[in-house]
Formats: sequence, C-alpha cells, structure tokens
Amino acid sequence: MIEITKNYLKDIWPKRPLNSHKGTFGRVLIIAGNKQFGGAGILSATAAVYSGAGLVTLATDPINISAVRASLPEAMVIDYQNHDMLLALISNTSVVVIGPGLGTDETASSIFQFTLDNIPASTPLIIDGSAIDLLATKSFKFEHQPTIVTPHQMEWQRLSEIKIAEQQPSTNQKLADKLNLHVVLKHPETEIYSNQKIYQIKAGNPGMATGGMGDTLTGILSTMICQIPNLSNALIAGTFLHSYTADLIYQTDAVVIPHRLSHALPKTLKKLMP
Ligand SMILES: NC(=O)C1=CN([C@@H]2O[C@H](COP(=O)(O)OP(=O)(O)OC[C@H]3O[C@@H](n4cnc5c(N)ncnc54)[C@H](OP(=O)(O)O)[C@@H]3O)[C@@H](O)[C@H]2O)[C@@H](O)CC1
Ligand SMILES: Nc1ncnc2c1ncn2[C@@H]1O[C@H](COP(=O)(O)OP(=O)(O)O)[C@@H](O)[C@H]1O
Ligand SMILES: [Mg+2]
Repeated sequence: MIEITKNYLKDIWPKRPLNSHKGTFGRVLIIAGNKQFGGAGILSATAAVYSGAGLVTLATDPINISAVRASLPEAMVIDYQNHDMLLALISNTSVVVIGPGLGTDETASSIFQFTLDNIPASTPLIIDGSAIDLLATKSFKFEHQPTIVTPHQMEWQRLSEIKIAEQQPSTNQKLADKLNLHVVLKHPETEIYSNQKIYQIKAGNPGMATGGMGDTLTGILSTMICQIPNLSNALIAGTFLHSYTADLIYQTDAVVIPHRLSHALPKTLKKLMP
C-alpha cells in the first residue's frame, strides 16, 4: 500500500499554461440528480467548476434546471431525458460522471444503459452513487474502459459482494482486477485500487461525514482526469485534494459543508500547484 501525502503529489498537480483557453482544461459531463436528489448533481457540478474544469455540463431532471442556473451559472444544464442532446454531449466530452442522486428506477436505468451504449471507447467513465447500485444488479452489458467506481463501503459490498467486515486490501484488489475497474473505496483514509497498485490517502476527517461529500468528490475527480494524463495519478490527486481541503476547513469548522469545500478549492489548488 502506497501512502499518499502532500509530498507524493508535488510533481503531479496540473499546471495552467499561459497559452491556454477553457478547452485546454477539459469538458466534463455529469449525469446526475433525479427529482428527489437534485442536490447531488449540483454538488458534483460545483466541485468540477471550482476545481478548474474548462466546461461543465450537468444532465439532470428538468425540475432541477432553474436551481442549477441560480446556484452555479458557470455550468451548462440539459434535461437528461433529451436523448439527442445527451448523445451530442457524450460524444464530445473529456470525461463522463454518472450516478450521484440518479436513483435506481426505470428512468435511471434507461439513462445508464444509454450512456453505456454511447460513450466513445476510451472516454473515462466515473460511476458513483445510484449508478453503482444499478451496476450491482448485473443487468447491464458492461465492458467500457477505463471505468472508475467510487463506492462507499456499502456500495462496494453491493457491487463486489464482499461484506464490509471482509473488505481487506488483498480481497478488494482481486475484485477490482476481476471487474477491470479502478476503485476509489471511500472511508476514513480512502483507498484507491488502480492498475494493480493500492494507494491510501493520508488526509480526511470526521467533519466530512455529511451527505453530499461523495458527490463532491466525483466532480473533483472528473476535473483531475481531464488535466492529469496518468489516470492513477489523477485519482490520487483528486481524492487527496478533496480530503486535504476538508482538513484545512476542519481546523476552524466542526463540520465540513460540501459546497463550501468546493468553494475553497481554488485557494487550496493555488497553494498546492507548482
Ligand atoms: N443532496 C442530495 O441530493 C444527496 C443525494 N445523495 C444520493 O443519494 C443516493 C443514495 O446514496 P446513499 O449513500 O445516501 O445511500 P445508500 O447507498 O443506501 O447508502 C447508505 C446505506 O449504506 C450504509 N453504509 C455502510 N457503510 C457506509 C459508509 N461507509 N458510508 C455510507 N453509508 C454506509 C448505511 O448504513 P447506516 O447509515 O444505516 O449505518 C446505509 O444503510 C446516491 O445516489 C447519492 O448520490 C447522497 O449523496 C446524499 C445527498
Ligand atoms: N469519518 C470520516 N473520515 C474521513 N472521511 C470521511 C468520513 N466520513 C465520510 N468521509 C468521506 O466523505 C465522503 C462520503 O461519500 P458518500 O458516502 O458517497 O457521500 P454522499 O453520497 O452523501 O455524497 C467520502 O469521500 C468519504 O471518504
Ligand atoms: Mg455517495
């Protein structure tokens, strides 16, 4: 297990070259947020914008659209059931996130299948939240590469069928390899299983135990994937940035509020980036 501290990442952080424009920093598509869990999509998109993605689009239930415009005007937003628009976006994005607050009903299943059917080969796909539960039902034809899953322990139990008490690194590693997945297994000191290696994030705190914290991580990971060419490094950097920013907030605040974590990202990144 490789322990990840600030020092490990010092040469990995993305740079913002002078000769650049928004396209340089990646197009992120986030498919998230049903009628009940609209906040999850907004939190994920907020984290993508504030961690520095060039262009962020949220595909969500139409009921959420005006809230997205009001709380995150930097993001573009579409109805996730508009197949033509979704297809156009999926075909021309640097990374796709699917699942935060998506739900597991028929609408969610059909959007998940549509995404799996249409995502171009080699576009990174991050599967989180409800979409992990959909994947765990094993009713989807699934062979996309590269795919990243970001489960908490119960979601990993549902997907891997390894009980929480038995989720040991060697067991997790075997399953990650078998399923051909990069796994960000979230808990205190989150572990990342990627390309036959295991990394452990030496940051994070109990102030993070609040709804929406994992949704926020997906947005940060999507940005890092756009900007750091090596996928394992992108996952390590994004997960560390999330927990490290939370640690800075926890020095003064007892609870780390997810959207506040996102708002703190530009300053944390400025400190960490070369
Ligand atoms: N604002 C919004 O819109 C928000 C929307 N959200 C969206 O909601 C959807 C459902 O996601 P979910 O994570 O809330 O529910 P689920 O997958 O059933 O897991 C909970 C069960 O697992 C258990 N458990 C065991 N270990 C655990 C662990 N380490 N971490 C966490 N749980 C653990 C836990 O045990 P218990 O708490 O009962 O002890 C409980 O039985 C998903 O799409 C998500 O994106 C949320 O992000 C919130 C904000
Ligand atoms: N006690 C804790 N210590 C450190 N990190 C924590 C703790 N509790 C939760 N987290 C972090 O918060 C996030 C929770 O993710 P998740 O359960 O998916 O949240 P949600 O689905 O509500 O957005 C993960 O990144 C996890 O590592
Ligand atoms: Mg979650």
